[in-house]
Amino acid sequence: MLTPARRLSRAERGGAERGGAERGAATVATTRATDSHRGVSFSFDNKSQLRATVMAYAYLALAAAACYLLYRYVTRNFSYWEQRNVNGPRPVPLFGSLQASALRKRNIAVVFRDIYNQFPNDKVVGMYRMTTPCLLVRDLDIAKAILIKDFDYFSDRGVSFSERGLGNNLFHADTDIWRVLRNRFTPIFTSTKLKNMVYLMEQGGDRFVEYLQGLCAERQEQELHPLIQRYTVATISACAFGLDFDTIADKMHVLQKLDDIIFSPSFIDEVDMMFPGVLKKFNMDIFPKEISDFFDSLVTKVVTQRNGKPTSRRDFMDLILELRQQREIQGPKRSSEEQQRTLELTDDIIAAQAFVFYAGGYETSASTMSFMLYELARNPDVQERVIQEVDEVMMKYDGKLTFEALNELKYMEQVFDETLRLYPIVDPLQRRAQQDYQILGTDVTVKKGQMVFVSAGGIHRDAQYYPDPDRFDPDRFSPENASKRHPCAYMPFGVGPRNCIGMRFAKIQSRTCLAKIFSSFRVSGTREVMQDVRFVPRRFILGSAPLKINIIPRKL
Ligand code: HEM
Repeated sequence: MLTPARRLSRAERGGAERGGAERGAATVATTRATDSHRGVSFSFDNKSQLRATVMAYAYLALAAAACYLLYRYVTRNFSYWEQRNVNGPRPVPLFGSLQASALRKRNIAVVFRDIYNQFPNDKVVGMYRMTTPCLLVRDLDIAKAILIKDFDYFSDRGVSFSERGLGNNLFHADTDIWRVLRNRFTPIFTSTKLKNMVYLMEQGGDRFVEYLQGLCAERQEQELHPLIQRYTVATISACAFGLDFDTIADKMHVLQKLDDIIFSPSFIDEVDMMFPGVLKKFNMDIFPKEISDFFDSLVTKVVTQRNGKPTSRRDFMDLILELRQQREIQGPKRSSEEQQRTLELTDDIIAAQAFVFYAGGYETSASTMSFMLYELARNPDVQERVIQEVDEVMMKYDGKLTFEALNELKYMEQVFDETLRLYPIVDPLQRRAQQDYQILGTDVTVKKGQMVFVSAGGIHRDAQYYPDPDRFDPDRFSPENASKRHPCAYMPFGVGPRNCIGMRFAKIQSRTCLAKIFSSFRVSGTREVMQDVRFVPRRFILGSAPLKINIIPRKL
């Protein structure tokens, strides 16, 4: 197609083709024509330019309107707390109060702790998880009411996702399924059952010390967290699945990969914050299929190896196989009218619990022990008291770490408690309201479906409960000092019916490992250890950025 400019040059050419005498006039005529054409062409160009400009403005206006609508949409709830006279941090469009954690700049526990600190005079703080209003509870009596006394209003954790695959696990499940699971799995974690597993942990501890001896003969400076993970992965694998320690050494790289997937949050969590319940509604998984495949095949293998029946190992798998023989498990019967909920104990349900015991069982303990060794390296006087206690107990029990021996490591228990005060690994605690609920001593109502948070980290470092809160001082947990405290002033394992089911296991596992380590080694700080710890932002739970300590053989 010819453009106007192109047509114009044809007219010019027509003029130019006329001969001799006409040429001068023709030239003038052509020039005029050209000028007049140029005039036409100008006005034609102006029109199309005008159209283009109008279109550009229209697009701009549309984009601005879309941005405005989007802005209105992602900030639509941001006056929610102001209208109810509840103080809180100024929300950021789209991210609400969680910009730093959503952009993976800070760990979520640290973000909640900072918000806790910003409002020292408020009992509750109004926040937004992305675009959705939620409440942070600062007051201990309110926390107690929500987590313990009025638990029935808050029995969901609000993290449920698809009920397929690993979804029906104890940590993520909503109340109806959770009640049945908790009812049947609690007896697996009693002291008597755990006592039977101490021998597995002790074996793991011995292997670990041998491994450390080999390592330290080459180099004393060691990276802390992966080292301890080796022990916790080995013990949980032995206690949960009956895997033996040599098999695990070969599988460390696979388990490391699983670790990255399980504990690195994907942005699907933020989507669920913006549209609460969307994951469950659309049956979406939060873990990739390779994780469920791994646990499915592990459970199938162990069940087959044991012919579907408990053995003499007395590990978690044996206890679950005992339950499996009943085929169905029941929830608690809470009143004569209430129908007792039952759940078929399928291999999927077993795999989901195996997964949560595994995931809960190694990483939380590994992080706790890493922080503990870090603090002991920085506080040599505390370390001396720990070593002295370990030596005394070991001597009393002829070098055998029995359940009774572990129970006598009282000072070590204080060190463990003080470590989790400073570094609560699973933080914040969270619950979802089952019904509208008026917050104790306030005129604030939490609406059905809204989330409520408690920042253990904020409370644990609050000077009104712990004077000089950043100082590491295990004497805060002497029996006299601990008994004076409010039940919600210390919550590293949560509190109430939905607290950590694995608390006793974690305590035994950590004590065994540390008693073994300090029987043979001391720890001392590297330059990094003398600095304050930095937390990994891209992790669900609280973990330190890589840290090295020196592990020095003791001269016995
Ligand atoms: C030092 C180690 C550990 C810490 C700090 C820890 C902390 C926690 C916390 C804070 C909760 C949430 C409690 C609440 O919402 O009130 C929790 C729940 C849970 N933990 Fe642990 N945990 C540890 C070790 C373990 C171990 C060893 C296991 C399993 C063998 C485990 C399995 C679970 C499970 C299944 C839940 C969900 C309980 C429920 O909803 O009924 N944890 N843990």
